[in-house]
Amino acid sequence: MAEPTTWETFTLERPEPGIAVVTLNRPERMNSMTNTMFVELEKAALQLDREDDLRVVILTGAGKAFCGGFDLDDAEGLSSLTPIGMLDQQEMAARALSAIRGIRVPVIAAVNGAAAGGGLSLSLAADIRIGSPTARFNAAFVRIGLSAGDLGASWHLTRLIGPARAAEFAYTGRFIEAVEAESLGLLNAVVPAESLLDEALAMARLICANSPAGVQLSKRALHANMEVSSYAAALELENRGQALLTRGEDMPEALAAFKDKRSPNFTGR
Ligand SMILES: CCCCCCCCCCCCC/C=C/C(=O)SCCNC(=O)CCNC(=O)[C@H](O)C(C)(C)COP(=O)(O)OP(=O)(O)OC[C@H]1O[C@@H](n2cnc3c(N)ncnc32)[C@H](O)[C@@H]1OP(=O)(O)O
Repeated sequence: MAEPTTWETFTLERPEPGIAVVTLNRPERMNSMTNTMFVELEKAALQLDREDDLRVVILTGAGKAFCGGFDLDDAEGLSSLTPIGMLDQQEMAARALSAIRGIRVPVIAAVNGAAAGGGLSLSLAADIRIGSPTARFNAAFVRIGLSAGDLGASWHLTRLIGPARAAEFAYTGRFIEAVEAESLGLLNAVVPAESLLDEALAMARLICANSPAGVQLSKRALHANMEVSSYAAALELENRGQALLTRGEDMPEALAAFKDKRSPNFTGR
């Protein structure tokens, strides 16, 4: 099992086999995003995606915020960039979030506080969000002259909470507090702050008990089906995934375990 590692902008811990916990670690700046954080997050996500024994990633923040979005203290420094330089900056940030979203195993965001602007986008890059009562979301972009079409926020929000609610959220820049976020589906659950990580770990353990390939191909199907244009295309993709899984070792093992009335021993092969 890989050892915990400390990066400049977050910590990466391994509380138990199959589970990695990434904790953004700039609490004094509300875990706001810097270029270093983008570069490190992308690198860590790509490394995690290659770990065969990884089953779940939990993403959370140190201190009172999940992530305050782009570090506005860094923003000034961007004004000297050319338009292409600015595009490079934006695309670098987008690559980091795309790498997190693209990790083959489920990513659970344990939203411990404010997820503002790019912090909202980061929480949306996770497959599942569990929040503390202080979890709060806002598309801060319009408040500082940017668009909510940022780091995937417009893509996720319209699919997650519906176009009209996404519009209200994006155009007003208002906060959505935890209870409302849960009612909208922005949060899967709201749990006491002191048990947020434990709840995320408990969900991670449930996922770890299942067929790794089954879970990973489920994620692939769910993600792809947010993109495919037809039911037939979705079925085609699902059929391929199932056909692959029936050729593996986990399904026969699951069937044998069911007959033997025992827990299956999944290997992911
Ligand atoms: C005009 C800028 C344009 C530049 C952007 C272009 C960049 C393109 C390349 C990269 C792509 C990134 C895309 C992402 C974009 C965004 O994220 S835009 C949105 C940026 N974020 C915000 O606007 C949110 C600002 N913060 C807040 O709304 C609140 O702080 C909070 C997060 C909701 C927390 O509130 P609260 O608990 O009340 O704490 P505060 O007292 O407000 O803050 C505590 C201290 O933390 C500092 N801080 C908070 N957020 C940031 C931040 N984003 N950057 C830097 N510092 C932040 C805050 O200043 C306080 O500091 P002190 O006063 O020193 O204690």
